[in-house]
Amino acid sequence: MSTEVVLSIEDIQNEATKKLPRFKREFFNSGSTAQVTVHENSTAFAKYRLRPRVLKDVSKADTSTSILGGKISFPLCVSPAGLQAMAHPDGELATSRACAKRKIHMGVSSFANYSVEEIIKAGNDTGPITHVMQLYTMKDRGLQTRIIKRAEAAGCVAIFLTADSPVLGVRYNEWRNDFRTPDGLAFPMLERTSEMIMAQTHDDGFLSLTSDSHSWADDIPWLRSQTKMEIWIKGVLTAEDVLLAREYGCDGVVVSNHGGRQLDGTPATIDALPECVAAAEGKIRIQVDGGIRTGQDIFKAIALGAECCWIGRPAIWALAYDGQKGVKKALDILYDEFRRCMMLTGCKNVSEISKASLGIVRADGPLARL
Ligand SMILES: Cc1cc2nc3c(=O)[nH]c(=O)nc-3n(C[C@H](O)[C@H](O)[C@H](O)COP(=O)(O)O)c2cc1C
Ligand SMILES: O=C(O)C(=O)c1ccccc1
Repeated sequence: MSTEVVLSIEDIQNEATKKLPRFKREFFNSGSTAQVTVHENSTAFAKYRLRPRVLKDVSKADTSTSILGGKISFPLCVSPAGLQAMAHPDGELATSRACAKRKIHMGVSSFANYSVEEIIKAGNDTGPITHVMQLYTMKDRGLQTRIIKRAEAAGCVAIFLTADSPVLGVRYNEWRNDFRTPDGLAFPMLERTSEMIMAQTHDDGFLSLTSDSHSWADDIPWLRSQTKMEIWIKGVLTAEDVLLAREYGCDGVVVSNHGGRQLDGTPATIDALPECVAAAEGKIRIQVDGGIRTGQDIFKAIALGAECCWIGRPAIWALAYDGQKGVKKALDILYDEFRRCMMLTGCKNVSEISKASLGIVRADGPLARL
């Protein structure tokens, strides 16, 4: 009898590995150049230890929180990631339905294989759900405007402007495998046909659309003039850029290194988070993505001052494993781990998670308080 049981995000990744051909798996999983940052993103959590408080009544522990104007069942959302139909034919539709079932928000990539209208409808047909639209700075402001207007009309509450990608990172896997979008997949937000896309490598296709002449002064006031949605900057890693986001009136930043796919050698996001939270001084909201693989990782990020976390690859692995059911399973695993972590540390609600909940292991010393 088979006793195959999928219990963790690691198990889901292993299942995805069995299903995905190499060129897809490497595209999804890889970071850039030496893979330092993609590796550190998930391993850097390990230096923190949890400081549980015991004998607290956690029978009514409440994992919910409110972000981006809406309540979610726990402080996690699904990051905008392109090409989800390469993991499963239902792609972003399946992700949206699973997010609606688990009652969390979802980011829609500009490189999604379904349109923002279809993705929002799929989610809303399942249950109320909030989406944000990810946007790159682009050469064609007309196209950018059309994406923004469509997202706003469809019901998105925020633009997440990805700021870390004037050019793609150095991705050996894409070059070795001559990575191209598989036949038949569309990018409806970008108004490109499958044939046009197939004719280009990922690198050339990306470059033909996105802009490397972007700047705070040119792009943020322009974006503000185009939409009433919230404006968030995705891909911030320094206090300096948090201060600029404040100066330009942005609503929030996502501390992110693009899952280690852009500039290798940047810090793990959990290590960049504290300086960003300090620079925010509570005046701008801070969220984080990168390397989150367990409920405890979410707990640690919240303890270090993020109001919410996002996951990229775990949702993609889950899609490849079992479509909508797979993504729901991944989200349920993270929800259950996070809830138990809260209860076992004695936290009755998300606002009780604080620096006091963590310690840090330093060489040869006792556990240090933060
Ligand atoms: C396959 C893949 C596609 C992605 N596509 C986008 C994208 O279109 N826009 C974007 O801003 N970020 C994109 N990202 C980055 C994610 O939004 C997120 O920052 C990252 O995946 C988080 O790290 P994690 O995968 O370790 O959770 C992508 C990531 C992956 C793995
Ligand atoms: O590969 C990426 O990291 C990314 O941002 C992207 C962009 C376009 C399509 C698919 C992924």
